[in-house]
Amino acid sequence: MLHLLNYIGGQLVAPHAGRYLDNPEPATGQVFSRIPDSDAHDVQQAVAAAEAALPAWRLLPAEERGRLLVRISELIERDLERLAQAESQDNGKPVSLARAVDIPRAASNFAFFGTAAQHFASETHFQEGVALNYTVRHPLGVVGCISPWNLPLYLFTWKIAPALAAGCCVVAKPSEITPYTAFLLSELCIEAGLPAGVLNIVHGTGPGAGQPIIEHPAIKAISFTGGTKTGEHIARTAAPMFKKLSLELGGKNPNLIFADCDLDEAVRTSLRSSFANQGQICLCGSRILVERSIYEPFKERFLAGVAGLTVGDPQRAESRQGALVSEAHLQKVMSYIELAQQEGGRLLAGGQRVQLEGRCAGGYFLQPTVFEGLAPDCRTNREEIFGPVVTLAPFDTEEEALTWANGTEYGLAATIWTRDLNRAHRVAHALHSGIVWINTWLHRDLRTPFGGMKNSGVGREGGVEALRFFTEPQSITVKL
Ligand SMILES: NC(=O)C1=CN([C@@H]2O[C@H](COP(=O)(O)OP(=O)(O)OC[C@H]3O[C@@H](n4cnc5c(N)ncnc54)[C@H](O)[C@@H]3O)[C@@H](O)[C@H]2O)C=CC1
Ligand SMILES: O=C(O)/C=C/C=C(\O)C(=O)O
Repeated sequence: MLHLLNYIGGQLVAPHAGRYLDNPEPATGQVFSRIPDSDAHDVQQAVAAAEAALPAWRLLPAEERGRLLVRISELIERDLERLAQAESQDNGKPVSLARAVDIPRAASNFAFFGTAAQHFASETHFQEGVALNYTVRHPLGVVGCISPWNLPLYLFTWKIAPALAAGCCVVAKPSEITPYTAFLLSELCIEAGLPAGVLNIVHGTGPGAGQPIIEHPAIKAISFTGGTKTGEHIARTAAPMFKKLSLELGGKNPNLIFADCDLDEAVRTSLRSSFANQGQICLCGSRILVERSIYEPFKERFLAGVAGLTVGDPQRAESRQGALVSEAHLQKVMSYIELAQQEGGRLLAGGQRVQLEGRCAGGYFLQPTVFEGLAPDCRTNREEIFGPVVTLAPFDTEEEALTWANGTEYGLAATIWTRDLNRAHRVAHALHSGIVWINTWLHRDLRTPFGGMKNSGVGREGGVEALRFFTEPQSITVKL
C-alpha cells in the first residue's frame, strides 16, 4: 500500500498525529493509497517553515526563482507518463486525457510563471515637473493554496506557480480525494532543489487541514478553487481577517448554438465541452441552447456522438469516459438525474450507472446523460451538477437565448457558435460570464484573466492578474 507524506520544510514527513485516510481508485473502488489526515499542528509546522524561508525567497532575483520553476516544469515533462498514470488512477479520468491535457498543463503552469516572473513590471505615473509616482509590488508573504479533485495537478500548480513566482512562500493543500500527483510533485520539488520551506504541501480533509490554513493569522491570502458553498465558507472565515481572496467556484455554463454555425464543429466540440473529464470541469457547457430551426438536426447528431462515447477502464486507449471521482459524487450526480425526471425532463440518452466487468467491477461509472424538455428555471437547469449530464433546449430569438443563458446565479464560462461575427461580439458582451468562447471551447492562453462573475467567484487568475494577486502594491511619490 502506498503511503503518502506531507512536504514540510523541504522534507517528506508523516502527519504528527499518525492518522491516515484511505484513498480509493475510482475505476475499481479499491483503496490503493493512504494519505496523511493532517491537522492544525501540521499546518502550523508548514506555516513556520514557510515563514522561515520567506526572507531569502522574496529577495532571490526573479531570474533565479524563474530558473527553479522552469526546472520543476522540465521534471514534470520528464515524468509525464508516470504522472499521467497516477492522475488517472487517483481521479478516474482516462489516462489519455491526463497525458494530453492535465500533466502538460501542469508543466506549462510552472514554465509560464517561471518566465512571467521576469517580465512582471510595475507602473510609473509621471507628472511633468511635479512628481514621479512609482509602484513597488512586494510579495504578500505566506499564502494558502487550496485546490479541488477534478483537475488535480493542473489546478494545484495553477495556484502554486504564480505564488512562488511572485516571491511568496506557500502552504498548499490538494484535495484529499486526489492527493497522489501533489505528493509526486513534492518529490520533484526536492529533486529540482527548491529551497526548504518555500513550498509546503499538507494533505488532509477540508475541516482537518484546510480550515487551519484559512484561519491562520500568518497566511495573508487564500487562492481557492472548488465548490461555491466551500468558497462562501472560506470568505466568511478569511474576509474578516482581511486576507486577500481569489475564489474560483462553480459554473452552470450555457452553450449557445445559432443556426448559422458550422454544425459539424459545434456538435464535435459540444460533445467535448459536455463530457470531457466526465463533465467534471467547472467550464463544461451543461446547458445546450440551440436555435429552433436546427434543433432537431443538432440533437440527432449530438445523440449519435454521445452513443459513441465509450465508458470504460480509464487505462484503456478506447475509453472516452472514465469513472466519476467517488461513490459519493456518483450518488450526487445520479440524484440530479432523478430530479430531472421528476421535473418533467425527457431522457434522451444515458441515465444509468455502468457496471463494468473484471478490474473495474467496483468502479464509479455513469453513462453520459442528455435531457430535454426542462424549463429554464428548474433546479436541473440552475444548479451545478458537475457530472456527465447536460440539458438541450430550443430558442427562437437572441434575446430569449440571452435570458436563458444569464438566468442562473453562476457566471463562469459561456460558448457561442455562429458565423456572424457581429452577433458573436454582441452576444458575448451581453453575457454575464467571466469567460466567453466563440466557436471554440477551453482554448486557454495563460495570459488571459481567468475567473467568473456572480457566484462563480471573486478575482481572476492567470497572467499578470495572478502575479498582482500575490503581491501588495506600494505607491511611492518623489517630488520633482
Ligand atoms: N472547480 C470547481 O468548480 C469545482 C466544483 N466542485 C463542486 O463542489 C461540489 C463539492 O465538491 P467537494 O469535493 O466537496 O469540493 P470542495 O469545495 O469541498 O473541495 C475543494 C477543496 O476545498 C477543501 N476544503 C473543503 N472544506 C474546506 C474548509 N472548510 N476550509 C478549507 N478548505 C476546505 C477540500 O479539502 C478541497 O481541497 C462538487 O459536487 C461540485 O459541484 C468541486 C470541485 C471543483
Ligand atoms: O485554468 C483552466 O484552464 C481551467 C480551470 C478549470 C477549473 O478551474 C475547474 O474545472 O475547476
